[in-house]
This record gives sequence, C-alpha cells and structure tokens, in this order.
Amino acid sequence: MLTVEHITGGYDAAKPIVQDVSFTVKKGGILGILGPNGSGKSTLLKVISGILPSTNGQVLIAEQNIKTFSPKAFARKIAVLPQLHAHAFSHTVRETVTLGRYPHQNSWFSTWSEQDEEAVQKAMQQTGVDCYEHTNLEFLSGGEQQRTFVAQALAQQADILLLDEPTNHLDIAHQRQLLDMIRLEAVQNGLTVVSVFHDMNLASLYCDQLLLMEKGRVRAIGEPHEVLKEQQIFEVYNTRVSSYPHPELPKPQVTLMPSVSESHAPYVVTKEQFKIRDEFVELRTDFPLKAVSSAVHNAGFGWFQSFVNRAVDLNYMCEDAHEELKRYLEKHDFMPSNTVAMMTAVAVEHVVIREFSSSIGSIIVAVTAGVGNAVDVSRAHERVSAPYIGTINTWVIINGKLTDESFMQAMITATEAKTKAMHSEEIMDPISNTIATGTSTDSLLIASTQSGTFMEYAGPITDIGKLIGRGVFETTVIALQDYKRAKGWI
Ligand SMILES: Nc1ncnc2c1ncn2[C@@H]1O[C@H](COP(=O)(O)OP(=O)(O)OP(=O)(O)O)[C@@H](O)[C@H]1O
Repeated sequence: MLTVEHITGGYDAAKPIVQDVSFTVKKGGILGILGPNGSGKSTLLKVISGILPSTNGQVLIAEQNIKTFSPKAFARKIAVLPQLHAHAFSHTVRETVTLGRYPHQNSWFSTWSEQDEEAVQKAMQQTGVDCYEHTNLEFLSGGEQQRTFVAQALAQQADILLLDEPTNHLDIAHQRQLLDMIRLEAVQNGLTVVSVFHDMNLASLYCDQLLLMEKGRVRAIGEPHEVLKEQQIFEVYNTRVSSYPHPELPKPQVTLMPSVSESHAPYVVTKEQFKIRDEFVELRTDFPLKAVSSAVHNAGFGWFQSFVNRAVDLNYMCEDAHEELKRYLEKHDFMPSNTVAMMTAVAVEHVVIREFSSSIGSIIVAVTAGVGNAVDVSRAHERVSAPYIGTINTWVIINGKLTDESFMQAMITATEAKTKAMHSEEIMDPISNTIATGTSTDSLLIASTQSGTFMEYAGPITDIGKLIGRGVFETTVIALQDYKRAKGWI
C-alpha cells in the first residue's frame, strides 16, 4: 500500500510546485494522475520517488516512512519510469533492462543470479522487446525505446511502479498490450501502480482511481466517474468535453467538443427524398442524420446518411440475418457503415409516407404495417408460440436539433402513438383476443438533422411531441387500413 500524506515539494523549497497532495493506493490498485500541462504531475511522481525533496508531508509504503529505507531497499520497493529518459543510446536493449536489477545486486554485477536473468527475460517478453535484445537503442523506434524503459522498470520487480506517461509513443495495439499487462500484474501479483496519463479514456479504462491535478493541487480524486465530469474537465482544462459510457465496460469515456463549427443553413429533409424501389424504401441525405433505432443493421445511436426498409418474403429465413443484410446493402450500393437498415414482410408499395409541420419545424413519418403477428404486450406472457415476421416499421425524421433526452422521449411518444393507432383500428391479438399494442418484431427509427430549432424535450405535450404523436398515429392508421384492405378484412 502506498500512502501520500499532505505532500508538498518541488524544485525550489520557497516555491513548491506540488502542494498538499494526499492519496492512498492499496496493494494491487492502480491510480491514474491527470491534469493539464504544467499542473505538477511529473513533479509529484519525482517527490514521491525522492528525486525531488518534499518540504512537508510524508510518503509511506506499507505504513513505513520512505525516509527510513536505505537507497537500495527503497529501489526494491519503488520502480520509476520517468517521462524523459536519459537516452543511453550506446546500450543494447538487454543492457538497458539489466540496469533495472541494480537494487538486487550486492556489488555491481558480481552476483548475477538466475533470478536476475529470469526477471530481465520476463520483463523483455512482457513488453515485447525480447526480439531486439541485442540491438542498440538508437536503432529502435520511439515506441520500442519506450517499451524498453518500461521493461527496465518491471525488471526491478518493485512492489510499486511509478509511471510517467507509459504509453508515450505507443500505437493503440501496444498501448493495450502494455496496459493489459500492467493491469494483470496488479490484479494477479499485487503490483501497486501510480501512473501519469494524458489520455483520459485510457486512464478511465485501466485505473481504479483517478487524481485530477490543477496548479499543483488535487482538484478531484475518486473513481473515474467521479473525476471525469464534463463541467470539472471544462473548468480544469478550459476545454469542452462530452462524456459517454464505454460500450462494454462500466467506465466513462470522454470526447472533445471542437469549438470551431461550420456555419450553414439548417439542413432539411423532405418527403420527396424518400424513394420506393422494387424491394426497399430508401432515404439518402447529403448530410448525416443523428439516429437512434432498433434496426437490424446499425441499431443504437449513430450518424448515418442512408436508411433502408427492405421488404423480404414471409418465409425469409437466414442463419445470419445481420451478415446477409450487410451483403444486400453492399449489392445495392449502400455503404453499410453509413446505413441503418430494417426488414419487413410488407410489400414496399404499402409504405405510407407523410410530412407534418407546425411553427417549430417539420417531421416526416414513414410506416410499413404488417400485423399478422399482433401482440397485446400485457398478455404476451400467456403465449408459447414462436414469433414470425409481421412487423410495424416506423421512421420519424425530424428537422430540428434534439438532445439525447428528446431522442428517448421521441421513441416513447412514437410508440404510444403507434399503440393508439392499433387501438383505434381494433387490431386484435388473436391469442389473447384483446386489442394488440404492436407486433412481436416492431422497429423504430428516430433520426434528426440536428440543425434548426432546438428541441430539448419531445414528450407528448411538447411542440415536437405533438407533431410526432399526431404524425405517427395518422400515418399508422392509414398503413393499418391499407393492410386490412390488402388482406380483404375490409
Ligand atoms: N527542472 C525544473 N526546474 C524548475 N521548475 C520546473 C522544472 N521542471 C518543471 N518545472 C515546473 O514545474 C511545473 C510543473 O511541471 P511538471 O513537469 O510537473 O508538470 P506536468 O503536469 O507533468 O506537465 P506535462 O503534462 O507538460 O508533462 C511547471 O510549471 C514547470 O515549469
């Protein structure tokens, strides 16, 4: 365990850079230090490792003040990867890594043991520099040199590792390899790590705790979600960021919000841009729309320029519908990475496309309604039957600027309007014999130009909610009536 208590220090005792910094990293924990250039991150590491003097406070390793350790005993406890290396270019990789074993020697290299050799070999393998073992550092790339210095610190086999920007010069594959390896050492072998990062996302992914420095002091310390707050980052870096969840891990990620924005007239999508082809309905736009959908291809949030509702045979069966649909899109000149696509058993000529407008702007609603498998959601638990295709696909394209909150509210509003249309047209769930609320495989797309009128909310009584409610209801009613006529029900 590493404990830093009220440490103050730096280059000049009269003007300490680091002031009153305290934190604890438990054995096997990783603390990431963040902060703007010149905020004192490197100086803090130097004060902790004793390279620079402290004028106040203390550093404890397993509750023992570091000042009580002999230099060699201290070096067996703490290994340091500095930010700028004294480039000993005349050394080979092996010689450089070997220097890390100095604290374990009784006298200089007179007792090179099997253990020393093992530590050097392991460190070179862990960092992937073993293949350059006999190469001089001057012949290596910046990233290979960086990994060699990390290997030197690892070969020291200290309990605590202090790293100053360990991923400097490394490509993303080597960043991942290095940080995965350090995380594994922490989790499996109890290595305690304090590391300076500039990349907040990497720090968030790999660290248990983050410490945000500002002008030599601790601005914030805690779990990544407690530190990487948009407002806090803005105040410390004077830079606007937006935070979002990592897709697989409960770790926040942040992205820069550029302050330069190109001015242009508001983008507008019109009904005329929808094209009805032989097998699909398509919308292509000259600019990306921000979309959220439950489509088969590219579901979730994203920015896209083409949207496809593809009609397939009722008996469409495919082992990998995602892959098949992707190939279908490519065949029809859509770029899969830029396209949202869904499927329906309804023939394309039955699509209903309507435009609705009010003083705040306009929306276009497109619906294909097939209700062969209509379901009353409140009675679905009584079913045992397998679902088959019979889908209401609803698109709502909004000429306006939505918040994430409005996207979600727009989805609710559109779904309620669809359900109301089912009710109005008395579409029955044939199993429960009650009015259906939808089908088993309905899809919804909300897409917006993100320009023009700002729409903070999209619930039913907001201006945009009113358009969505009316638009989806009326369009779905027409599509349902069309379906009934095609089936000979009316
Ligand atoms: N050798 C030095 N002598 C005197 N002052 C120094 C020295 N090195 C750095 N400083 C000062 O200490 C302050 C903190 O520097 P430090 O290197 O700790 O910042 P940092 O947060 O690591 O920055 P960066 O993100 O740029 O690496 C800076 O104002 C810097 O000018």
